[in-house]
Amino acid sequence: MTATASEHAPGGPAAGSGDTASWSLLFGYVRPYWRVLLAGGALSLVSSLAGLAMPLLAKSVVDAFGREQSLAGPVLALTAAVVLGAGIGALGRYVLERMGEGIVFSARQSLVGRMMRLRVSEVDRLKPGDLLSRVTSDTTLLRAVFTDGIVESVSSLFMLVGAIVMMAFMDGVLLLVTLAVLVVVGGLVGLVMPRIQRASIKAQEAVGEMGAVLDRVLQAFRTVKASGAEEREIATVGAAAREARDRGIAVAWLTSIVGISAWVSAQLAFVAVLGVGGARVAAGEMEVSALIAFLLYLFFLVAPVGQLVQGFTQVQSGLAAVKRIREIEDLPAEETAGPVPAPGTVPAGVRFESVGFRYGDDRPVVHHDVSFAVPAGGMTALVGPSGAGKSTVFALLERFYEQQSGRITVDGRDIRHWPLAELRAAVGYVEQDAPVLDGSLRENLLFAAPGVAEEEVRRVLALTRLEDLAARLPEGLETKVGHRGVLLSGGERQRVAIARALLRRPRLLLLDEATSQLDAVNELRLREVIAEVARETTVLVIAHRLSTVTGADRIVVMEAGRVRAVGTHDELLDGDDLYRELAATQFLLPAT
Ligand SMILES: Nc1ncnc2c1ncn2[C@@H]1O[C@H](COP(=O)(O)OP(=O)(O)OP(=O)(O)O)[C@@H](O)[C@H]1O
Repeated sequence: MTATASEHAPGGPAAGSGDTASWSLLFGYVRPYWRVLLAGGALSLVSSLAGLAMPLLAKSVVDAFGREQSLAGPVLALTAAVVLGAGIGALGRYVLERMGEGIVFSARQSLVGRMMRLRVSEVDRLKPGDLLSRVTSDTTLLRAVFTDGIVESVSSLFMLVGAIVMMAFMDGVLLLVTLAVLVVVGGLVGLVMPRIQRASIKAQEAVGEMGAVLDRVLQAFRTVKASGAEEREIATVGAAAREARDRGIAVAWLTSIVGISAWVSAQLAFVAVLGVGGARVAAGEMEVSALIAFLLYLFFLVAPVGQLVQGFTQVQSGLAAVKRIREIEDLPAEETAGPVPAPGTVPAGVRFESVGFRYGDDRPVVHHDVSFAVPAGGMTALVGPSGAGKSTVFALLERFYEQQSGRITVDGRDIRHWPLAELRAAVGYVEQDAPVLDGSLRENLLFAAPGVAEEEVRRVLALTRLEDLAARLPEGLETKVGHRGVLLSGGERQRVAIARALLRRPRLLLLDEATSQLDAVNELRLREVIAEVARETTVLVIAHRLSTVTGADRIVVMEAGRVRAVGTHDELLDGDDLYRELAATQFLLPAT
């Protein structure tokens, strides 16, 4: 399955749009729990029924009192209704809350699964902090949609209708007074609800933005400190937090308007019913017990109306969250990986045939008609000035992006026709910054090939000159190399990354050499490692130091997105001005 088209870019859907799609996503999350939902809903309804019975039971107590009958029966029935109603209500609440957690879990799982399969080009456009907030914060809003939102609303509606029916049964005139008030509340709620959804989206966006700002600071923590920029960054994060607060206040303002209006209306209704009812009792048109029961129903009405308003508000915030979640779910993703056959051990050859590429329609062209061939086995180097498009060659080979024109083949087969997982299993990739993941050295080494035998690990450790490191670390391979590998030097980090890639037994190793200067010992080691690896697989290395590649089988010189020359070190020194200049500036030649 390949990409689905993006409906809209994250960050900018029209509020209120695509409600149907949001609902269908929401129901997708709740589908596995429909039995629980029904059970929780039924328990809530039973509890509401017990609540509805209470004013009638209270009336029977008053009537029994007035008629000097025994109070035991009615009081017992009232007590039973209270206790059972409360117990069943609490159970229903627990069942629904449990389900809410389940829904949040499903949403998070689905979102993380989607995120991992997003295309690199999509992730480039997103802010990691915002992405994080969608998984952690937006999903929590889904919890309340079904519990406080839908189920409470349905049982409140049930209570409301039940109370109205009972009120009609008691006194039609008083009911009309009550309904007039309810219509006013309903109109107001209908007016404010869409605003609440829009305000909720903005509030969640503000939280996302704050995450993004925080992430930026933490990513460059040392630079922030070294630049003495703490105060400025505190202010930037503070401004984002303030924005989140203001947006949150806007939501609170709207919800409290709705809430207070509902409350005031109920009080008004109460006073009106008391006045009109009192007059009717005085005129002998109504019994006192009926007025008491009516007032109790009115009193009961306040809670469901409040819950209904609260429920609608929860649904609006939930829908706002679903919209932000959907933006990620709708982004183009890579095909899902099936079982990957072992890549084999035969070195692979690569060809670029008239490749044209740019990172986006509005971006400059990075590759103009790039063509070169890398035969299977041995070492090929890519050299050229910064920005020439060397790392982009690797990004295209890994299919992080797709070229707009031309063809790239591995083993003579267009990489677009390779199953993605198979291609990536055949190609080992060592990034320029060679990240070390939080965990032990062993976890880092086995990251790409968890099941590898111990002897293979030892072989690769020897090949990558890491035996000394493993022996030196206090707990050997089990030593935590820490967040971002702070315990390892630049050279060690790079060799760990090479070992990680090699343990997957790639048929082609892409090595983006780090730009940071390695010391002479580490540089020599790296050169030895590359030469040795090139004996068992094809190595394509981006070299920022020509000293690394003087012994390469062939060197491809790139400049401004074009291949300008191909040859060995000696051939290029003779035949290519740019290469000669690069060699001269790197002290491999006396400057001419
Ligand atoms: N993810 C990206 N999105 C947009 N533009 C990019 C991206 N990566 C690289 N570029 C642009 O593409 C051009 C080529 O970059 P590339 O990294 O391929 O060059 P390079 O030759 O490897 O440079 P260096 O030696 O400095 O690593 C540069 O102008 C760069 O700004």
